[in-house]
Amino acid sequence: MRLPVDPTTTMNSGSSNFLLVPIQEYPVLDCVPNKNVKIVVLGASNVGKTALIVRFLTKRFIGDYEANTGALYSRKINLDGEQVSLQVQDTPCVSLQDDAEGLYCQEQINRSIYWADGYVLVFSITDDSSYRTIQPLYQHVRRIHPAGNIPVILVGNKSDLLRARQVPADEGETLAASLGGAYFEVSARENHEGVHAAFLHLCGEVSRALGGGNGEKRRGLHLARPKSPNMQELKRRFRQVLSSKGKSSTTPL
Ligand SMILES: Nc1nc2c(ncn2[C@@H]2O[C@H](COP(=O)(O)OP(=O)(O)OP(=O)(O)O)[C@@H](O)[C@H]2O)c(=O)[nH]1
Repeated sequence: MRLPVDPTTTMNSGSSNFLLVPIQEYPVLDCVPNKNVKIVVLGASNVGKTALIVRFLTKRFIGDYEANTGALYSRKINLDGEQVSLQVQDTPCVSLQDDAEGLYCQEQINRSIYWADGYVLVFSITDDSSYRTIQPLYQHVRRIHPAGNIPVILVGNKSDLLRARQVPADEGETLAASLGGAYFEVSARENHEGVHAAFLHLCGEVSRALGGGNGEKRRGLHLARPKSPNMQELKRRFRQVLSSKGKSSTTPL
């Protein structure tokens, strides 16, 4: 979905500007580098990824969304009394392979996963198959970030459609706990507060994991580099991820 955006507050203003090139380490915003929180929203088709982002950033729900190819939104938010630059990456959907063992995940999504510091994994409580996508999706994130803490939340969207529920709330909670994150059951359609609380929780987790701004920005939470960034290692890993995720636009994993 394309959100009407203010070009002065966004890096990219259209879905055509998805991460076609490696994203710069720091955005064009006049932010403090150590206060840059980057999160990506991932999930199956039609679960409400775009609706959630729109709700969070604008407080609005717009019923009709184009199938998105991914857009990056930047905002300043207040986190624990401090101004933080937030970037939110919307993504195209992922889907399970026929054998349900692997995941169809476009290369551009892999880039987003590599780029991000925090992860919103979304399913719809009315769609069991979207729920079954979450575990392989998390494992996929893990393959790209094989070690260390991964700030993540699990969001069960469309809680307004209780009669169509296919995924019990306790299953969502159990899964979230197994991933090491919090579970939020929300309705992008009906409620801003729940969505806001979920995103803010993740932003807080990311901010804390990055060191709260009192030290060097730790790009890649899994990388042990206490003093200075090892750019060679980062580049090597980035190239590794790109080459191992195939050369076509849709890559079975
Ligand atoms: N009832 C209800 N419908 C919702 C909710 N959130 C999103 N929708 C609807 O679900 C549909 C899909 O929403 P999107 O935000 O486009 O979902 P998406 O995950 O970005 O979809 P893809 O572009 O396929 O990846 C739209 O028709 C939305 O209006 C919700 O909380 N409740």
